[in-house]
Amino acid sequence: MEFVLIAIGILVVALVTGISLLVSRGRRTMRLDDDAAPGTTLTRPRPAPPVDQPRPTGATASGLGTQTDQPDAVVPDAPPTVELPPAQPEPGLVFDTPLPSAGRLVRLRSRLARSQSSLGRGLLTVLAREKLTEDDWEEIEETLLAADIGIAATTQIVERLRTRSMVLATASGEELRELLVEQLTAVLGPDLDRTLGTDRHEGRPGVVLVVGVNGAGKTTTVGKIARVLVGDGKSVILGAADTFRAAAADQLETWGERVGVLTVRGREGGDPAAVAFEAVRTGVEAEVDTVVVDTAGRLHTKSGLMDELGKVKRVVEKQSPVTEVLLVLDATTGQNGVVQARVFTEAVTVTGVVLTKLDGTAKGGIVVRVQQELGIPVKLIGLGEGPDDLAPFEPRAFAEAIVG
Ligand SMILES: Nc1nc2c(ncn2[C@@H]2O[C@H](COP(=O)(O)OP(=O)(O)OP(=O)(O)O)[C@@H](O)[C@H]2O)c(=O)[nH]1
Repeated sequence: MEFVLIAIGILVVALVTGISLLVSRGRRTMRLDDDAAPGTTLTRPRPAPPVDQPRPTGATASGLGTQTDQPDAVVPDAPPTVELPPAQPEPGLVFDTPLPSAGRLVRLRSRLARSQSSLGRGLLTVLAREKLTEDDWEEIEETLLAADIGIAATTQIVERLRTRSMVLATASGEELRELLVEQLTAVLGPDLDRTLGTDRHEGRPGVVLVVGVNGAGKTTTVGKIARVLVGDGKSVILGAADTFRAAAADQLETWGERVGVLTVRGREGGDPAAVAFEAVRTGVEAEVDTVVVDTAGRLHTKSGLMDELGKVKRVVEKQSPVTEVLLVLDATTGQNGVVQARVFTEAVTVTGVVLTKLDGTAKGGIVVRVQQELGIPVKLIGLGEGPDDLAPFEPRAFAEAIVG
């Protein structure tokens, strides 16, 4: 009996020690930017594994290893076990510390006010007239249509404003402004869920796939998203799965380096799915919060593009579920952008839209059109070329910025 008790005691001690060892290993590799503060030196995720260590793909952790020229390998079902050494601080490296994403749209509202001034001012000027004639209502309609808001939403706004025409006649400037903001907010889908799926899920990193045609601002957006996430205190790894153009991976790497985020890249022309797989595998090992994967948008055929995106998603999901698929659309392309978008929505289940270059178009109504025609919420908007010119989309703040 005594012997049995001693044996149980030893077993309990061994279990507790084992668990605490596991947890402490997790802590060393879990958060990559724990000590993020202005001007601090951050800890890199982890050094690259030795060059002779077998890798499942031709991808490398850029900045930490060398690029290999191996042919694309078959992606394995289960990741090889890699013993992660503790992360080491790299003295002398200073990273940017972006501000948190909350309130960004308010900070960037002047960009919108500038580009959308004709819409807001045009509408307010007409609404302020003493008695609105049919010509005035037509002018309002034309102003809304010119901003690319679409016929359905234009009709809704005009009808609702008409029912208030008695109120309009006596309203003060401030009341008119509020009325317009309300109507614009109503067509911007204020109840749509715009939460970004970036959080860890069942002990694995959140995975964000970013898709869209080249030139839409996809790579730039991936870089900006990394900053948004770092600003919100998350640890991130980037995957440069747009292997068509080496410059795209270089560009992404530069974005990552500025905020101390690792970029996993492959050789030019390599298998994008292999790079995506490697990025997510690295993220799983390093226990980061989010892996953001840039994908290629330029393929010779539509079916080729669909096959490739589908493969990237399938392969990634062997490691961790894809929690968000963001479609990047250039707001200046108007209806063309919506047509392009359909190709992508046929290839993968898009969960959110990023509308870029809204600072460069007077057609802010495209947000409404995209949401209504695609049935997908706009989650982020690009308002400039600066590193922090990307904001979570908030209908009310957007409407307020447009009305000015
Ligand atoms: N004004 C403005 N320019 C933007 C915005 N977003 C991206 N751009 C610019 O758009 C251009 C194209 O951006 P990229 O990120 O290279 O486009 P891409 O779709 O990734 O193209 P590839 O790198 O070839 O995959 C760059 O000059 C960006 O600076 C935005 O919100 N506003």
